[in-house]
Amino acid sequence: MSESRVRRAEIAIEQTHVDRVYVRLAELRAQAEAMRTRGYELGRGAQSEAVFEQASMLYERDMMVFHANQTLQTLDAEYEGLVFGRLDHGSAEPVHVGRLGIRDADFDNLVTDWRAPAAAAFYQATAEEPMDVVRRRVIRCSGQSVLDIDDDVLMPEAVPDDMNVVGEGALLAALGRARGDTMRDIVATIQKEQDDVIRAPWRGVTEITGGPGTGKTAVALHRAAYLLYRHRRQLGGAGVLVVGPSGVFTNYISRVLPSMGETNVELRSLGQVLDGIDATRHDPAALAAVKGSLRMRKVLGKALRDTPPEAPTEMRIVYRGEVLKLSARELEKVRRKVHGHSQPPNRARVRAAEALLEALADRAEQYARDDGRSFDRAELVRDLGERLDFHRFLVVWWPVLYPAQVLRWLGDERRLARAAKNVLTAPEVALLSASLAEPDREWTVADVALLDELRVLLGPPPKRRRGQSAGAESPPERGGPARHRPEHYDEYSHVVVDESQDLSPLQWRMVARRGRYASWTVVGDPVQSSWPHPGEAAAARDQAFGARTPRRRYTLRTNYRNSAEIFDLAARVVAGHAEEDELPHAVRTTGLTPQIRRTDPGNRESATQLAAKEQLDAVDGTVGVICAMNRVDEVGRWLSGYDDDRLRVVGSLDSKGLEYDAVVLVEPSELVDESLTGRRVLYVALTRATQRLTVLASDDRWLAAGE
Ligand SMILES: Nc1ncnc2c1ncn2[C@@H]1O[C@H](COP(=O)(O)OP(=O)(O)OP(=O)(O)O)[C@@H](O)[C@H]1O
Repeated sequence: MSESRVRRAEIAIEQTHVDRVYVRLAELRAQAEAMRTRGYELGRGAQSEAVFEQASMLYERDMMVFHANQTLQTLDAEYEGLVFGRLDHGSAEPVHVGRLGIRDADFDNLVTDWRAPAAAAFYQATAEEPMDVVRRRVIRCSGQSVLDIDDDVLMPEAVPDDMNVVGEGALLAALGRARGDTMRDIVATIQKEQDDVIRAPWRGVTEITGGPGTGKTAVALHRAAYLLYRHRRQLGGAGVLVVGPSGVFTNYISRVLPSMGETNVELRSLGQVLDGIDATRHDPAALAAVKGSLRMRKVLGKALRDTPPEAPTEMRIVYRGEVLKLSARELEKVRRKVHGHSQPPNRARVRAAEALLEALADRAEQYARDDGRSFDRAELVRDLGERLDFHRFLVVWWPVLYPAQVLRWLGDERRLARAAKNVLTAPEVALLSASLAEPDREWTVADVALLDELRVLLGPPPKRRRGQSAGAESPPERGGPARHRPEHYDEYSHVVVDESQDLSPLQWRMVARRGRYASWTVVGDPVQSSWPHPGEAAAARDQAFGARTPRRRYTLRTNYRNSAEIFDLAARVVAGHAEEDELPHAVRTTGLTPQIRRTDPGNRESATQLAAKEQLDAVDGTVGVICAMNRVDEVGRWLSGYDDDRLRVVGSLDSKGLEYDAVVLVEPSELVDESLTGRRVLYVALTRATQRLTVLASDDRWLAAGE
């Protein structure tokens, strides 16, 4: 039989099995629908019953409806590509592997869940250690139709005469396919070195390092899905937090987890970790370096002890016909005394009232002594403590403080200089205060960690009435991501940090607060780092992990994203900033070398338009135009005439973690110049393309390796 006829025959065999699976899926769906309907009927009956029975019936109804809805949701989410693999063992029946475990009415296995131990051989078996797998088959479906199959023979000597083998390389076929807007799951083609990481034990800290395109993100997300499946009891209730570098990135990966049926996972970018804020703007590198530094903790701690800008500078209150007065200096003394107890200011309001009353009593006692009168101290404290004018003074003198408000105070350079004395340099103070001085400016990503630090240092504001938010702002300025948990929830059972090489020390502290009881999966590549002080960040990271054990580390070494031709250029540019073994090995060749075009600043716009057009014509999937952060708007305008939703304009820092079929990189030397770790940022930008890369450069500085 010819190769294509064998393939057709094998596809037909798989189609028969896939058809059975979808028939069963329809039955399970119908059962879940029926259960939901029964649940609702139970609820209706409850109205006429006695109270106790009514309550238990309503509970039962809720549980039935809840479970039925969950089942329906899972079945629907996994519908596409439900079956994707098959294992033929020496003697036993074949095992079909898929996104869900499904049994027929007799409880026989139709599909084994990819996370179940019985499916592990699908990922773990190799020719050296075949685990009794003779043939491994990847099945590619669209809807209910089998499109293609690809086989791997692991035990050639055991292949029976009637076993056919077709195709070559499901992985390479998957890698060659066009990229869309969102990351695809890799569940059908997970490689063994990746599977080892996905299935690593859940406790402690699991670190995943590896160069660009080695699948670190894909692996971390599949690990989250695996852990929730295998350890649902330990991890399911509190949930998993996944932190990524940017909103663009979290959108890009957002489809991977729901398509694996995981709803217990919360995705947040670093600009969204604090409830109520969704920051997307980046500060210039030097400013971000100051804002992320641990030194800012000291500055903030001191700033919140300073007199609030609107606080009255004198107190006058009449008591029994006598005016009791406290001067600015005396009030400051009282303030210092209250802060001396190191209580967060919002928790110290009672103490502040007491200290103020004591100071007033001292004053009254002194007057009484001068006049030779008797004086009842307790009576004064009680009387004044109940007076409205005393409380009116107190709320402005010791107001409830909100993180946003205190951070904005530091836009006043003199105030910041007081708080930063001996901690920041004068140029740093000038830079920081200028950035915080604009009253209407949006928060930047680096500000969010400062606000979160302040939230903790200030202590919680008094409880608000229902329906009001008590986020970082007063009143809240922007809506945050949809929230299903209490605000500032910090009891996640597992935290995944992606692009971890870029977290500043303060960002580590912010994320650590959300994982106080969690185990961690931490993903990163030091060579792609844009944070200039790796030692300080590493110390903050170690502090975040605390005494958690064990700590295991995996390194992924194969670059699945870039063609070898593209990665060669990237590796050349970063040489001197990376050890040889920190660079991955790119497996695919396309024969397309990256194009480097010399452009004059005068024709940059037309050159960009031309290159973008060429790339859109050349690939089926997405085209990314990457430029320096401060050029994004301009390049966006140049390309505004292109009506093609495959085209994206993205700044260097926002390109982290993303990928496109083709990339146009505009003025690479500007990427090197804009950042304190410019060459590493350039390396990130050069490793975003899967197939084609055009670089538009008006000089050669970016090519000079090892600078
Ligand atoms: N086993 C696999 N099968 C199919 N595709 C894969 C596999 N592993 C990785 N890929 C693909 O390779 C690309 C890179 O993966 P991913 O983004 O997870 O890499 P990364 O290591 O996080 O990269 P970076 O450090 O550049 O962000 C993605 O398109 C991913 O789908």
